[in-house]
Amino acid sequence: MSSSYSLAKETYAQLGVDTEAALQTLGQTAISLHCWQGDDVGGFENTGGSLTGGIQATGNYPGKARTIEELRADLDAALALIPGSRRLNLHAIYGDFSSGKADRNQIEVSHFQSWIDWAKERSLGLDFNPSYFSHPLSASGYTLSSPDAGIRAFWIEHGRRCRRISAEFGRQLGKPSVMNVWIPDGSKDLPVDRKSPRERLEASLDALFSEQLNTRHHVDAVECKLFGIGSESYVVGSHEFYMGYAVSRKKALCLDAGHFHPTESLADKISSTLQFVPELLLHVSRGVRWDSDHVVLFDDATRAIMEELVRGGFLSRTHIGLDFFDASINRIAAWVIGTRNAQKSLLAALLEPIAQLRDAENSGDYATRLALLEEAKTLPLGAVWDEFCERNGTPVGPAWIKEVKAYEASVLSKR
Ligand SMILES: C[C@H](O)[C@H](O)[C@@H](O)C(=O)CO
Ligand SMILES: [Mn+2]
Repeated sequence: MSSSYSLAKETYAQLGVDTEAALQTLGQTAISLHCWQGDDVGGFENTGGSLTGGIQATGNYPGKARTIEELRADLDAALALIPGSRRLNLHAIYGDFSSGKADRNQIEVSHFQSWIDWAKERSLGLDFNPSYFSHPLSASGYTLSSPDAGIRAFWIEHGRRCRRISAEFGRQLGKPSVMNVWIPDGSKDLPVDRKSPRERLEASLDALFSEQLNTRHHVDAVECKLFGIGSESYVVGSHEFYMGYAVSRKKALCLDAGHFHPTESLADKISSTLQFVPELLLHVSRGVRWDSDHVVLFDDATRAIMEELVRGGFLSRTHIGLDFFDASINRIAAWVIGTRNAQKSLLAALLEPIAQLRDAENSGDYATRLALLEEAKTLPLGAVWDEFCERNGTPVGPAWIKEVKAYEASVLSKR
């Protein structure tokens, strides 16, 4: 135990905060790393095809993973620098198609068995996503809500197959897999019929989710969005649509921090939505102007999300995933920065002098509440975070940067 941690422990104890309990909770709270940060949402099904669906990874920093082996090596490099409990979140386009191509309505567990084995060797849980973009049958801008019954049937079958694959992740790895459905459906300009696509989406989702799966292995989640590139005027799967769907079907609701108006607080949505849906999936991200997917910071928005999870006792009903893709910087560094910032934000929340804050609030002493909240910002969080990194055998402070640089020099620069 470092002397700075001992001092920090003492400082927090004087405020009634148990740093050891905070470290334990932090260590048990998994963060799901999104595989798509490693290759700009390319995948291995259609190498060379362009990314569609109104999402974009801007930048062309050298060294992007081009194969499944390269992506796994890069993930290993990132995981070595991230302390605590981690999971891996896969998209369907990241299957192992080395034994032959399979279209989205043909994929099977066999295309993901090598990922399951890979995850098992590392004691990682896996999460999953059907991929409703970068495909000729999503080119019209409509998938599950398409007016074309054949297109809808294709994407329903994709979703059904993905659920079985996800359940198999959960079964083989002994930890439930969260499968998130996000579709890009929407319109660049003003539609005159906003109703029919939503009615078709509801029916498609019901068909997609119709098979009963073991909830110990698989969790369904649905993700809304405000707008995307090319769906500026209308998004079929809006917040109200999926809120209604998740409440009525008892599904997990996915809230992406970059999918709302910039002045809306995702943190404020947590206690309201969890009053009515069983579970949440968070896509921790950072919106900047039109982009919903910048690398996560240790900023007020991320800290507020984690504070809500801790203050409300919501950690056990929330799955925390990341969703950003930055191709303008070293992609492994992006994973490490974003994940460590999500964890650091969670630690800050776990170290709040919550008992004193609640007392102040309950007695109407809002000056003390505000004063304590501000004083808490300069408590020695860094020493506790460093202790966490040390105990988990990961670099302390900025020491991880030179590890990324060394990997860049020896591996990425040769691609
Ligand atoms: C690739 C992801 O599924 C995608 O980012 C989705 O979650 C999203 O947030 C789209 O904007
Ligand atoms: Mn998302």
